[in-house]
Amino acid sequence: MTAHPCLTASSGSGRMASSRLPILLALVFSSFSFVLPHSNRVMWFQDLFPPNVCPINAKANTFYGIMFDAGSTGTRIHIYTFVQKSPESLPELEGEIFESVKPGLSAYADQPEKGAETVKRLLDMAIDAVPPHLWKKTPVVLKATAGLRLLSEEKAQALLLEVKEVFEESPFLVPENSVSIMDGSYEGILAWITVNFLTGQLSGQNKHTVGTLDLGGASTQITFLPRFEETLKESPGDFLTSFEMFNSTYKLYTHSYLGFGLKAARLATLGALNMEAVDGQMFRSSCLPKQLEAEWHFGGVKYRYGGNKEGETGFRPCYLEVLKVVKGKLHQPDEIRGSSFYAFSYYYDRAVDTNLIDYEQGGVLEVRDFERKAKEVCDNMERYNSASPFLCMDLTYITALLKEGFGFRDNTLLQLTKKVNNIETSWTLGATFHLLQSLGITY
Ligand SMILES: O=c1ccn([C@@H]2O[C@H](COP(=O)(O)OP(=O)(O)O)[C@@H](O)[C@H]2O)c(=O)[nH]1
Ligand SMILES: [Ca+2]
Repeated sequence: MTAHPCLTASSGSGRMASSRLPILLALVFSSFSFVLPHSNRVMWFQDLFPPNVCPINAKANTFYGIMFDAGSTGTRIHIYTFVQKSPESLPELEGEIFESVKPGLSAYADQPEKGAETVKRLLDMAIDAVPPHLWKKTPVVLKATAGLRLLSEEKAQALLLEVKEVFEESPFLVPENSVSIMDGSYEGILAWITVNFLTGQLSGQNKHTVGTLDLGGASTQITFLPRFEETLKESPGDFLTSFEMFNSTYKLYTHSYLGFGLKAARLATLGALNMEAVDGQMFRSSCLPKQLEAEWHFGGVKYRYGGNKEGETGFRPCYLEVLKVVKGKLHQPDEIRGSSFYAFSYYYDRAVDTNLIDYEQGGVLEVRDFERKAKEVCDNMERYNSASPFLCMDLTYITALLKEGFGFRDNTLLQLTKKVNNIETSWTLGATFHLLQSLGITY
């Protein structure tokens, strides 16, 4: 983790170095509107802030929101800055400070204090980023996702309690319920709000919203606005959620599949997911290099895994193995087959790892591009042995999840995106809108 660059500034020059949800959720955002960050604003990057984000230059009409994403593979802080230029105008999203640490909180299942310490280290960044006179007005919230959902209630609560203490000891505004495990349905909806807000689909007349696909470590989400009556009729009731935002009502299709994140899928493929005791047992797969034998830690458990020493390896047997994990397990709404979707998180990371897209730019892929890459990697594992030993399994799982899980076509387009206007495409922005609105924080 790097220190906040504002600290190293020589002056104020500004050049700083599963419980199921009820069918209808009333998420009312209508009184809260935000203006998009200007795309022509000076570009700034993770470690370089625009002058008005640093405290020394903070204006009276700047306000902040701090949202923690306690994911299964890491914990991240998002410090959003908003500016209200005049009392009549809507607040504008000005920028975001983002930092992350690994592993995630669930890796500290047996050491909750140590887990909370990782949150404290990130929160110290916010102390530097937010001007002291705004600390008391700046809310801080942490929402945990699938990693904590998979822990026992007791272990998860112990972690959340320690984090709550860290928040209480901080100078920030700690709302009620500031530390919680987020329901998977919110995760999808809030990410959908973020992406559609950042791409300008929630404002103006010509709204053409885009669906979103998030592939985390332990769970995966699909969310879109159905266009056809059929989809509404044929979807299970708890896959549909209504909410009001920016003076419009949206009825979204969303579902979070727990245990279908990339890392949980590795365990499922190996036959090790949800096992009571793994006891040094060796889990083998045709998706791994033949001679491989190694150990892997996930969710506080150690797994031994390896290749099929004697048997088959390669794309074909691997696909059959992975198919068992997804086939018939997911709902397939007909209307998505031909639609394009925004995809991020591990879809993005694995596409970058295999040069399908550029890390900075992202790009547009077809579903079949993942399959082509999976074949290339799985059938030539010896050539890819410097990359993760799971690369073949991961790409094959992504292919199977998209095709056999959700039912996408080979030519369905995926817009791989990490940031829009330099803001992370994460559920955290949608969650911050909701938070600020619920607290009535605008000027
Ligand atoms: O702000 C973020 C948060 C997560 N990720 C990606 O999300 C995946 C990990 O998912 P996570 O740890 O959030 O697991 P979950 O709890 O969602 O299953 C990895 O690809 C990360 O790179 C990201 O790109 N930006
Ligand atoms: Ca996530």
